[in-house]
Amino acid sequence: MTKKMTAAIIGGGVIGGGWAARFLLNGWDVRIFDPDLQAQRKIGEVLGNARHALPMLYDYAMPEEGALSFHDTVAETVEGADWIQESVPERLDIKHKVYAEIQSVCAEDAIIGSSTSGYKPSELQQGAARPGQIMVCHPFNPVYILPLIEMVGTEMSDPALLDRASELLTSVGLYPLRVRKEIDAHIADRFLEAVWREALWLIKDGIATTEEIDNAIRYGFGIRWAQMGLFETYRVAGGEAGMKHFIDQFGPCLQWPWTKLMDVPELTDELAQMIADQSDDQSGHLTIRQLERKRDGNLIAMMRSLKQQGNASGRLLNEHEKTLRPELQEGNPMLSLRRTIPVDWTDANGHMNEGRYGQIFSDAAEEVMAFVGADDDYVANGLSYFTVETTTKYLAETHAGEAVEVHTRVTEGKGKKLRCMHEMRRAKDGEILATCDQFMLHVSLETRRTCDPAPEVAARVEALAAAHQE
Ligand SMILES: NC(=O)C1=CN([C@@H]2O[C@H](COP(=O)(O)OP(=O)(O)OC[C@H]3O[C@@H](n4cnc5c(N)ncnc54)[C@H](O)[C@@H]3O)[C@@H](O)[C@H]2O)C=CC1
Ligand SMILES: C[N+](C)(C)CC(=O)CC(=O)[O-]
Repeated sequence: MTKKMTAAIIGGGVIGGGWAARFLLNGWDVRIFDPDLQAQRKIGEVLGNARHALPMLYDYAMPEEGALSFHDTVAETVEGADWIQESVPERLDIKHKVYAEIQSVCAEDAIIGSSTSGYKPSELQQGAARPGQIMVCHPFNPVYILPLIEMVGTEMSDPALLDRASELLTSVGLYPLRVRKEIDAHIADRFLEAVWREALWLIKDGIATTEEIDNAIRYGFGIRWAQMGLFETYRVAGGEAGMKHFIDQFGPCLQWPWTKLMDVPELTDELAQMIADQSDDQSGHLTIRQLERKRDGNLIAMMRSLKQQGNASGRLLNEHEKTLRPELQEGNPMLSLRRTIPVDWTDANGHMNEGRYGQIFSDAAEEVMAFVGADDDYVANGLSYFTVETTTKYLAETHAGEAVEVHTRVTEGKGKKLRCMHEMRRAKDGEILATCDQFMLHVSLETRRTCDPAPEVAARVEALAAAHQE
């Protein structure tokens, strides 16, 4: 049995709440300390969003949620915890004070990660009892969906602890990017700051509004960056001549310069008010929670497309998903699938589109095939089952974010024939949402014609059909 992991979250604001959700929904127990009297309510709302969003990323159910608890002291929160994530305000004095409290109690081999956006790990480690235990683990909002964690240590850091931290982050679906050398604001926030600085100038100089700037990003290079980043995108932009040609052609522009470089526009009250007013015009009709839901749905849908392509963050999702795939257990019926309906499966009627029922029952059938030995290797060796007939009954609606289960009985299993009766149920109340009578025939992928299954597969299919008649 694998050890139950515990995370201690110190500071449960926007980022601490996101970390809590990430760990909790991956089955860890989570303890939280935050002196804010509103912390429980705020974290409850972040968790509500995360519970709706994160499971939609995957095609299998996530682990059972861990236990969540709130504590009155740092000491009680961190005692015995495997991972301690500090997400208090971006002030070095507060962070140092918190580390002193944490290290007076926590295990010496516990990981202390800091969410700091800008401080170098050597600054965080100053004056600490065990400096090597503290490392930067800088996340991106929303932490429960975006996988990047910039990990930064110093020469004081224990390499084994850094490696363990990487492994644990990976196990909860995150992408630890090990930053080679400490630097203010790590890697990504340096870009974000540069872009933000330019955007402030464009507003101050009356060139563009907040909405026009957002449009310039989201209709163009923002989409590109999500799948290829900067350098791969520019390699392609160099045409057949590639990166070298691109640099020769556009490198000189850097000298002109198009940008204001390190100049920062003075954030006068007038400029700040202008930006706030433009932002209100743009999005003031939605609450922050509504905007978060919209953002989460968009992120999930984009990342699921990358998952289907197996690229960028989608590749990471596919890797993590392998750890979520359960072994199908015997039973009558068998629990052949557990998953959450993703946001990109709904239609104009506001419910799951009928085409997606076919996908779910097909996925359930693949689990049954794997169970009888017609697994990926079997198919790779040229034998498989094809569906030749289905009868689906749509009995109740299901919506994005709803957890469903498929229960399957093998109603016929002899020779080339394999027939399954699937029932799709809502996980929370067991209501039957749809049924599917699916008839499959065994085929050779070489001749594309029916043929007898391998004897061991035929025997398992027959045994399963017999067991499911009882
Ligand atoms: N908001 C963002 O977009 C990102 C922020 N970060 C970093 O995460 C950290 C936290 O930032 P946010 O969550 O945005 O701030 P926040 O203001 O939303 O949350 C900070 C929380 O810390 C609590 N707090 C204050 N003193 C504390 C103490 N002594 N012990 C425990 N809790 C205490 C506050 O009550 C508050 O709930 C910062 O270091 C920030 O740079 C990192 C990535 C993104
Ligand atoms: C604005 N910020 C510097 C706090 C942003 C980050 O640190 C990362 C993010 O989520 O954009």
